[in-house]
Amino acid sequence: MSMRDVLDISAYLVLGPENTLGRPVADVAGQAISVGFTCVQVRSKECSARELIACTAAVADEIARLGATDRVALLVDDRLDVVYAARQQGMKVDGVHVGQTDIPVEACRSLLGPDAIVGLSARADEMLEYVKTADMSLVDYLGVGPLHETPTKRDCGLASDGTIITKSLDDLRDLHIASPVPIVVGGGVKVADIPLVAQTGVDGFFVVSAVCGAENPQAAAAELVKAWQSAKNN
Ligand SMILES: Cc1ncc(COP(=O)(O)OP(=O)(O)O)c(N)n1
Ligand SMILES: Cc1ncsc1CCOP(=O)(O)O
Ligand SMILES: [Mg+2]
Repeated sequence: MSMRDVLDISAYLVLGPENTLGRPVADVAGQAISVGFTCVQVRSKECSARELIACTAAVADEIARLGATDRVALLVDDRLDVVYAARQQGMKVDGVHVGQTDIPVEACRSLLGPDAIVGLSARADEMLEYVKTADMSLVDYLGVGPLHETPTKRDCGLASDGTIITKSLDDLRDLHIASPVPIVVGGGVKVADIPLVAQTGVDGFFVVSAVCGAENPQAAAAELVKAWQSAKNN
């Protein structure tokens, strides 16, 4: 069975060295996984390819150390080349997350093979139309946002007139109904958002700052997971 078959995007951590306040990326990822995070994406707009490979290796080792290799998916943002190189070096890296201006999902699937996880985000203002019309057969999930404007990704939801289009809870409900693939929601997500986001029917939340910017990442991650699980169990 591949990670594609058991993919769980309910509690999804996105992080790189620029997010962790000087703390090792693998330590922060490990703290989140140890309290129930189900998916990790290494994302850096600053690292070189070699640095990103090393960072991904450290996270893969941490996932293995926690005995979570078979249940926690490890992805890399944007860098299909990094996933390929990491795999060539023997690392278990499960896939890649790309956006509309990144390398196409066809190339990701073709290079990484049928067992890889390929995540995709679409432009905020076109998302509903996109999920209704695009061929989603190569994609495992959609990353949707922002729920709130976020300094972590200033262009998220940026419209041509310079305003930021955020996703309402109704938008999320509509997307959940229309989408043929699971949806994970991010962008400024905090623990207080979790109950209402969970109630829209979407499959998960993703965060950078709510965990990486916390004084105690493990406690913050635990609170997020607990909020998600109790909302879904009610
Ligand atoms: C889970 C998840 N969803 C959305 C994104 C955003 O990806 P993208 O639009 O390619 O933007 P960058 O992250 O590359 O700035 C994501 N990374 N992860
Ligand atoms: C990577 C990404 N994609 C859409 S918003 C975002 C960043 C979310 O970061 P934060 O949780 O700190 O708002
Ligand atoms: Mg991208």
